[in-house]
Amino acid sequence: MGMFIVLEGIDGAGKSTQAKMLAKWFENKGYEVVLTKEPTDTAFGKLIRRLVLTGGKEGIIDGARISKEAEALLFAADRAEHVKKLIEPSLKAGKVVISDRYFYSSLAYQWARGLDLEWLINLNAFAPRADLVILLDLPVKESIKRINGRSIRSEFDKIVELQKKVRENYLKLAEKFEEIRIINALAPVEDIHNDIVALVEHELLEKRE
Ligand SMILES: Nc1ncnc2c1ncn2[C@@H]1O[C@H](COP(=O)(O)OP(=O)(O)OP(=O)(O)O)[C@@H](O)[C@H]1O
Ligand SMILES: Cc1cn([C@H]2C[C@H](O)[C@@H](COP(=O)(O)O)O2)c(=O)[nH]c1=O
Repeated sequence: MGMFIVLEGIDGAGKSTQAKMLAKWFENKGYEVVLTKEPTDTAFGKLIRRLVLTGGKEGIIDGARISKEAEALLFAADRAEHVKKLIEPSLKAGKVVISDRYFYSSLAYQWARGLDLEWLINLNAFAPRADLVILLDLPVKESIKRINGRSIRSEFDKIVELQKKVRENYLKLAEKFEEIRIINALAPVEDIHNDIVALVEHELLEKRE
């Protein structure tokens, strides 16, 4: 059986930067690595980007944005394909799977949007838990600086409020799910990478020896 590692955190926390660095680190050690993300690049992920993430016309049905429930179900459908077609087969083949976001994102974000946490946990119960979740924790002020320019000015306050809730939710989830480990994402890129490697060595590799 392989190893399943997930990177989580608010927008701009540095997940994709660190996921790539970690994948390289494992490859240099001779492991076969699958670097992946959610929403995926499949038709389901593309549908989510069109209906949920771009805020475009297609996400408006009968004059209103699609419901929070429909959003959560779309993320879960994308995840079901991800788990069945890529994550589980790769783990069975002994590979290291590194995912930039997974069901923990649904718990943090869709909970912040007002859905019930237990409902979200049940909806995602089909998805196996990761061996290790690296939560890159960053103050919202810093993440906004990093993603500056991605949002339009009129939505700025709403985005800041949502990101604050999402950050709090992740920290609460870290108390509920023992696989979640918090890393300070304010540090320089190389320092964060070293912290992640130390965590992986201690939590995963040493326990397998
Ligand atoms: N430790 C760091 N210090 C300063 N800047 C960083 C750090 N890590 C990443 N960045 C920069 O911040 C920006 C966002 O990083 P990245 O894309 O890795 O974040 P992300 O969490 O994957 O974002 P998103 O969830 O929005 O896709 C990039 O421009 C990246 O170069
Ligand atoms: C998997 C997942 C994602 N989201 C949100 C979180 C982000 O705002 C976007 C994805 O953007 P990225 O730049 O590709 O990280 O989608 C969510 O709300 N729920 C989820 O399950």
